[in-house]
Amino acid sequence: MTDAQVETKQFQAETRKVLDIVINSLYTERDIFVRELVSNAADALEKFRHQSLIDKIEFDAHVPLEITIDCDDKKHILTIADTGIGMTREELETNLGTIAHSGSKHFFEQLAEAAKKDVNLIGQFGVGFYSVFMAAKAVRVQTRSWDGGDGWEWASDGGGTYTLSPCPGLHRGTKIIIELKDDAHTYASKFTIERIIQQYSTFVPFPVKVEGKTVNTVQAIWTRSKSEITDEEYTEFYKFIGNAVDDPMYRLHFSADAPLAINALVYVPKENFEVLGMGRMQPGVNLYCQKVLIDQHSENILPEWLRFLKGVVDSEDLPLNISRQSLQDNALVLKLRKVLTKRVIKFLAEEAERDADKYREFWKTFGIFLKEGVTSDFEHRTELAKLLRFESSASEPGTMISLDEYVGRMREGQDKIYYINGPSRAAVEYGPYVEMFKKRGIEIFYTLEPIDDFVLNHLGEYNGKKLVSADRADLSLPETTPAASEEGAKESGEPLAEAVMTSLCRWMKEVLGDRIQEVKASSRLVDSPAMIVNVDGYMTSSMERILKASGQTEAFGMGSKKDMEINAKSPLIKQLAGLRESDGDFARDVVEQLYDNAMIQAGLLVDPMVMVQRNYRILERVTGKTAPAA
Ligand SMILES: Nc1ncnc2c1ncn2[C@@H]1O[C@H](COP(=O)(O)OP(=O)(O)OP(=O)(O)O)[C@@H](O)[C@H]1O
Repeated sequence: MTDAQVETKQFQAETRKVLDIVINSLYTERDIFVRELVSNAADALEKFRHQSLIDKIEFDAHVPLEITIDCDDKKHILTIADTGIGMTREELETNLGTIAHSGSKHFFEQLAEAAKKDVNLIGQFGVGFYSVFMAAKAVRVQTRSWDGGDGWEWASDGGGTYTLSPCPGLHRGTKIIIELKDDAHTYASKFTIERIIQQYSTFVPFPVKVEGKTVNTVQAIWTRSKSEITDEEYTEFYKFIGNAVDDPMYRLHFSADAPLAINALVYVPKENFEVLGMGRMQPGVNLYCQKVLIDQHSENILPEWLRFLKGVVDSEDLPLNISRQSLQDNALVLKLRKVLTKRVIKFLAEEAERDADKYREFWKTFGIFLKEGVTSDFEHRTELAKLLRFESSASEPGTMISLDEYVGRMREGQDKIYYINGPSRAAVEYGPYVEMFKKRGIEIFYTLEPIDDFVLNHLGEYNGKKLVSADRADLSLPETTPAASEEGAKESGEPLAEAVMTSLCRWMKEVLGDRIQEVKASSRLVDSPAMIVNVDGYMTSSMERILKASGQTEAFGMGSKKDMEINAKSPLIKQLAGLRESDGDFARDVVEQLYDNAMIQAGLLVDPMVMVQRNYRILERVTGKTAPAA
């Protein structure tokens, strides 16, 4: 080959950064680079198998589908070759010169962070191939595509550049020739490689030959009967399919013949990588037909909100030569998706019943996905609602209960399910919204995540009972028993007369202007002097909190409209009625402060500077430094 044929290229900037992380921070668990390369080889073989079902392939049609590994422990060279789909020159350049993800600074920071924490996490970022530089001084990738075009060689030492040059005489597939670093010579030992294959790649569905000997057992575990499979085998398979090192939290292995022939083996992992800050997960379940991979990380086989599951679904009813594009609207695939989703939901409901504590752990980690399901998957919304868990006024702090439990102990005459959103249990319990619930002994859900309000709003009702937020303006609670209300009246003393209240409300509305739609006498405040409530049809306080936090204020064109309720029995309100007459300016300050306090209790923002100034005025007044206005 002449020098003129060798082209030197720069890695994309992001790729260089990834290489830098791989080379400099990932020293532990080096073994995984072998797993990454073997799994790339297996993917390439799967892709070829799939292609050959769709197209009639002439070139190298009879080359067997396999992975061969050679170890040269004299020259310290490890070679991993497959007879898979291969790569064209353009594919080589895109696949091994750039990173598929849109590279942002944040992404690389996350990657570096993940690399420090747990080397297994790098698989989640798709830096698979580059992990070879943990052990390699120099790497050559020789490849020829299934279409029979020219062969090419990619070579790099993991620095800033790589070369591309023609490579004649290759068969279909890819060969990776790795010159090992001085401290990584062990990877040219047949024993090391055999051990790693046994550990990580036993389930690769093609023969893996080390020095001519097949070292893996090629099997499709999901087609075997449950009673024949040990827990260890299940866990090993999970690690293989999920690229994981932990044990799964749950596993579901089931077969069905009607309405479709299905063999499915799916797992719930222990960790939620999205919560760990690693961006959106890709779906983790692969679709097979008669043990042939049809769609890896399938987006079609389960709804998006179930993307945290890992595993395999095999249905022999699907046509083998179905193309990936046509999966999306294939009637059989849609049916399969329906059956699977229902089965997974049923499984989770059974697990919740069987071991409630374990289910709570699951809920803490993956509940967010089920909430996403409630808001996005209309078809399964009602079934999914059974799986929701929240704290409530009747639950122990930190313990969550189901909607069924709530409904099971609803009071006579109660036909609604109540909830209130807040930043913490303490904030909710000391807030004004739950006072009447406590007094009347009506249970109320405490929804402590900002998104919860949105979820319950979407759900709308459960078991025919409306779900109602306690900060709504038009809330009417079931009547209390006469004994309870008498006791309440005794505690709080005489309320302000109705006429005084009406006039006070009107005046307070004048003071507050457009910030409030109406000031009203409250029928449900017990101790607190005032609270902010949401007018039906407008944005709720928790929606407003979410939008403000994300920098959007005028979303959905809904705007926000609030009422303020005041408590006619509260000493502060009673005194305010008098103060209004004797010291109007001071009374105005008190109204403003009442409003700000109520806003804060609703979790909404107020202007801190204005509030602090006013607060000082009030303090000066009560400490007697300012004489009352004449
Ligand atoms: N042996 C191979 N044969 C054909 N193509 C390959 C081979 N190895 C890698 N590739 C191509 O290079 C791409 C990049 O590989 P890399 O391992 O970095 O990421 P990935 O396989 O897409 O993601 P991950 O390893 O995280 O699953 C692959 O998607 C594939 O297209």
